[in-house]
Amino acid sequence: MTSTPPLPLDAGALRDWPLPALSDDADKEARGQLLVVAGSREIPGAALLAATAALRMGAGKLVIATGESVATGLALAMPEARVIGLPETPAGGFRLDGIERLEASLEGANAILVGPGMMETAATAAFARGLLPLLAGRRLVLDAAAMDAAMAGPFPEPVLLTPHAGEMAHLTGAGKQAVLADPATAAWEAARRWNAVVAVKGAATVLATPDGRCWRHEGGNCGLATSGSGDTLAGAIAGLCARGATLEQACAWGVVLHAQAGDRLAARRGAVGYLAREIPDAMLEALNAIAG
Ligand SMILES: NC(=O)C1=CN([C@@H]2O[C@H](COP(=O)(O)OP(=O)(O)OC[C@H]3O[C@@H](n4cnc5c(N)ncnc54)[C@H](OP(=O)(O)O)[C@@H]3O)[C@@H](O)[C@H]2O)[C@@H](O)CC1
Ligand SMILES: Nc1ncnc2c1ncn2[C@@H]1O[C@H](COP(=O)(O)OP(=O)(O)O)[C@@H](O)[C@H]1O
Repeated sequence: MTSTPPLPLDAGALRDWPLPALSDDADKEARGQLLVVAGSREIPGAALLAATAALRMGAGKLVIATGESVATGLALAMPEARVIGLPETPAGGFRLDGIERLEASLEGANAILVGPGMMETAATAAFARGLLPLLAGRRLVLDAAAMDAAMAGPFPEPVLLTPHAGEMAHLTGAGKQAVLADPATAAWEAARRWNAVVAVKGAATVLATPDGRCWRHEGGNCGLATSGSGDTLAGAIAGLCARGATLEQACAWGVVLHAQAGDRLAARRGAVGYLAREIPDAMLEALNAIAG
């Protein structure tokens, strides 16, 4: 069991937890700089989805690092980003020596997202682990294959992990049914064990912090259960981190806005069939409705 029952997470809770204010004279650096390490030769679009969501949440400056084989295509599809090509392993992961190419971008970054659409789990986890000594207080969001970095032991400083029940089962060795039966305990135990903020995603999403705080959100609809939906959530959370939100605050806002975006899209297009690429625009509408 969790230490305390999860607190309810909804739009009302967010109004009591306002995002850091942006000054009217902020330039793009002050608006927040984000490095997104994502995409791969079979799934380049994951980087596009995550990066779009980050910009819709107000991040000011964006660098995407992706596989060399798809970097040019991605740069053309995302003119708002600087795109860096990373050397790839034969199986489509990113080689560890590619981290050197990120040094200049890391310097300016407030937040880093690693994982959406990355191939070859072992190489991806090693890449994420290789970034840890360079964090120096920058907020790190790990999603998809990059979450396997947790298997090497606790993080030296808290990072954010966003597993769905299947990924949580894979990471802990528990069964997926056990995670689904009690996601709060799964999130809370993982948060403590890995020194991470952990959001176990699903029809209900539970968020836990290493110091034992826990929230549960119910909302959205099954139209959100669609390829690439999680990439938009991870990108939005990272964008909010770049703007200055803490890991747990960005995650709480991201989860609620993502669900509300699903409800806005379902009202316009029907319960299922809307696309992940439509979620970021609807998240911005939801953000403006809550935050003004
Ligand atoms: N068409 C695509 O593929 C697209 C993919 N995209 C992006 O690619 C990334 C990977 O997505 P995906 O869909 O390939 O991996 P997904 O199913 O999340 O599994 C991840 C891992 O979880 C585990 N696991 C999963 N189910 C389980 C279960 N029932 N019970 C237990 N374990 C289970 C399983 O680990 P294993 O058990 O195999 O070790 C698996 O390896 C992600 O960023 C996604 O958004 C999009 O950008 C668009 C198109
Ligand atoms: N039935 C549902 N009701 C509400 N939200 C859902 C439902 N199913 C999935 N979601 C949300 O959709 C997102 C799916 O993310 P994920 O499983 O990582 O997708 P993908 O890997 O395809 O991008 C999560 O944020 C999850 O909470």
